[in-house]
Amino acid sequence: MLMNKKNIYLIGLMGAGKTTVGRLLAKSLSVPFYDSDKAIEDITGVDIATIFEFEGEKGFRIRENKMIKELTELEDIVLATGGGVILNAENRARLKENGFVVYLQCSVDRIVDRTSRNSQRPLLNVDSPREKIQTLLNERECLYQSCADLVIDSGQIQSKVAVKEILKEYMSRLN
Ligand SMILES: Nc1ncnc2c1ncn2[C@@H]1O[C@H](COP(=O)(O)OP(=O)(O)OP(=O)(O)O)[C@@H](O)[C@H]1O
Ligand SMILES: O=C(O)C1=C[C@@H](O)[C@@H](O)[C@H](O)C1
Ligand SMILES: [Mg+2]
Repeated sequence: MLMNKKNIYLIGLMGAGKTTVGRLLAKSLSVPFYDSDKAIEDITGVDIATIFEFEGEKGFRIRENKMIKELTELEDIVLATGGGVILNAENRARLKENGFVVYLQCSVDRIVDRTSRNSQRPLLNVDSPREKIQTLLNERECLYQSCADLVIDSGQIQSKVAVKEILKEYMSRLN
């Protein structure tokens, strides 16, 4: 089915490669790259972990919802979203309506591996990050799938290969 949506939005769990792949994609397309987590950090002047500490996950989700509203009003961009963006129905609707949504799917093992090198992710500062990641995936897989125009297995391939696959599918569906 052909589409006239020009934006590309990346969704998926922490460590799936949204920021890495998103940057490369934007560079290939010569369009601006945005990362909703980074945009929230820039506007608040503190990191995501600090927002969780002072406002809880609930406060962060309100900020994330506002930011997604702003970012989905932009045209011709690549956007990497926060891992939990799909929890909010309004976010899901906005993403689906305004962009080509790519779900970067990744196994629990690979995510454990990729997220183990830094502790900047408040939801994973728990005794068993593996269990938490498995729970998040169980809760979210269906929502990621329901939002996605394309699913890419980003766990098994290099970022640049993921970029190539996304571009091929995106180009073939453009009006
Ligand atoms: N395809 C890939 N192959 C190997 N390593 C990768 C790949 N994609 C990302 N990585 C590495 O995995 C780590 C997490 O990637 P990245 O920060 O892009 O994920 P993210 O989806 O943006 O996560 P978050 O939701 O926490 O922001 C980084 O160290 C990155 O270099
Ligand atoms: O998966 C999540 O719920 C999150 C992922 C990160 O990108 C951040 O948005 C935040 O740490 C929450
Ligand atoms: Mg990221």
